[in-house]
Parts: sequence; structure tokens; C-alpha cells
Amino acid sequence: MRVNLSPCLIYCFMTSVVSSPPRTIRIGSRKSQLALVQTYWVQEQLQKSFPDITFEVHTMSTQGDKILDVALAKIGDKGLFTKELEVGMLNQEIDFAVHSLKDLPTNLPEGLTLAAITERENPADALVVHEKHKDKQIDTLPEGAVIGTSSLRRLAQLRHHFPHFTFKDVRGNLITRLAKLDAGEYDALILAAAGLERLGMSDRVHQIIPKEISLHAVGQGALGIECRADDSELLTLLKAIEHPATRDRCLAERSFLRSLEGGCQVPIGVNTEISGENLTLTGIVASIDGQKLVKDTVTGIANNAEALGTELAELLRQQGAQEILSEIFAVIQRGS
Ligand SMILES: NCc1[nH]cc(CCC(=O)O)c1CC(=O)O
Repeated sequence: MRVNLSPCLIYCFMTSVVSSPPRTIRIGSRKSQLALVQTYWVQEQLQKSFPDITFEVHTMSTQGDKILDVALAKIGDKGLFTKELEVGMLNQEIDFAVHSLKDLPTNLPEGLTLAAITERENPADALVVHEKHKDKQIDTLPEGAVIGTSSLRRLAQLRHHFPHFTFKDVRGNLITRLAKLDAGEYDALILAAAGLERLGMSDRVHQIIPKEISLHAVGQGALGIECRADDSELLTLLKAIEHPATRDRCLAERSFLRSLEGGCQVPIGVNTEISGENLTLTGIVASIDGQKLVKDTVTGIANNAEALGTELAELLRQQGAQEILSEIFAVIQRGS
């Protein structure tokens, strides 16, 4: 017989054995509205599970919050939104960090680990339109419509289906982007539905982009909790807020991305579905002009999520994914 002990019970047991006073746990977060909503949500969930522990939120600015005038794709993104928080953990200034999982690189620094993945919101992208297009959908927006997105993944896939649109970079946090749209700088934006939902702005989701048009980013809509790999007490606590189905899906997606050696700023999209014990992973690699596209699907046991990711990466490499990615890296490095 297998007995499932809840993380709370295990933690209570551990602290009663060593009888040390409950510690104060410091949570690191970026300062954007979305980051704070996400961090306070995690804090609240943990506080409910562990009423005797104090969870404090410490905010930090990351490089990605500071550089707002350069297209994301040109900066080279490795850890743009996570690095300062990671340094904070390694220096013992904070104990764990809450990230939008899609911003967390697939290879973490030595000494840190992905402790838990929380339940995912809708991972799809959303079309958000200017008022004047409120009767339109993505396929009825006029020729030349200016679409704001700073993601190569969205750009490549949308260009493939809608070559008649004009694509324009948009930076800044969600609130800033929406203000630019409303001021008429864009006809529409493509944003993560999850971010809008978390900020209580689901009314701005005009249309969910169907997966036949565009696959979402790896880890989109889920939160990733990162902590020091040797903090076993905290690792046990954090399991209380893990969502196993989301974890399996996201581990498959991250393993796929890692195998293709892509960061979050490459035109790689995914979709995952769980059915019983099985996980189905679909992935796409596209060229920035939307001309070349390779896409395939694998299915297997959800328990072997990471193996599915590498299997799909291998399949897409056989179909030319590496050539598409190498071309993109060359362009980005030239800075053009
Ligand atoms: N890179 C920015 C970012 N990081 C996480 C989200 C939204 C929430 C999520 O995807 O979990 C966004 C904004 C967006 O892509 O529209």
C-alpha cells in the first residue's frame, strides 16, 4: 500500500522533529502588475497551506523591466526577466522566485531548481482590438492592419496565415501596451490570454487565437517557482502548490524547447493535451518571414513528459527545424 502524505503533513513532521521555530520565507518577484498579482496569489496559497509560516514578498527590477526601447528579439533573451531574482536566491537575499514560466530559461543556473509548476490558465494567445474593430476577427481585419507583437513566435505564425498585415513591435508591460493600442498606435495586439485574465481584464480578450493559426509559447499561462536546489525544506513546502497535469505538460514543452536550444524569443510554438495517462505534444518551428514551417505531434505516457519533448525535437530536426533556427540566430546576431 502506498500512503500519500500531504506536503503540509511532511513539513509539520519535519519541523516537529527538529523543533526549530518556523522560518520566515522571502519570495522574490518582479514589480510589474502581472508579476505582483501572480506572486501574491502564490503567497496566499502557501499561507493557506502553512498558516504558521511567514511569507514575505520582496520586489526587484530585472533587466527586461529596464530596457524598454530595444526589440526583445535583438537583446538575446537568456534570463532577461529572471536573472536578478536568481542572483538574489544564490545570495540568500530571497528564498524563492515566482516567474511566468514562459520567461524562465530551460536551463537554470547551477544551484537553482524548478521546484513547482502551478495550475495553468488558458495558455493560448488572444487578439485584443482597437475599439474601431470591435466587429472584426483575426481573419476579417483589413489589409495593412497594424498588429502589435514583440514575439517572433507570434510574428512568424501570423505572417504565415495573414501576410497582408503589418507587424509592429510593442514593448512595455501589459497596461502600457493596452494604452498604446487604445491611443491608435495599433489596430490590434496579440497578448497572452492568461496575463489579461490574471489582471482581471478578460473583457479585453476579443478572440482566442485558434491553435490551427498559432501555437502558444512553451510554459505560457503557468507559473514556475524556482528555489535553491539544496533547500529541501522549501522544496517540500512548494510541492503543495504544484499542479501535476500542468507540470507534465510544461515539462514536455520545456524539454522540447531545450532540445532545440531555443530561448523564449524564437519562433517555436507548442500545444499539449492530457487524456487519461497520455500526453500529446504538438510543436512548430517557423521562419520569421512565415515562409518555412515544420510541425509535428507525438503522444505517449504523461509520466515520460521530458522524453516526449526530446522525441518531438528530433522529429522536427529531421524535417529541417535546425536550419530554420540557425538562420534566425544568424540574423539576430547580425543585429539586423
Ligand atoms: N514575456 C512577457 C510575458 N510573460 C508572461 C506573460 C503573460 C502570462 C503568461 O504567459 O503566463 C507575458 C505577456 C504576454 O506574452 O502577453
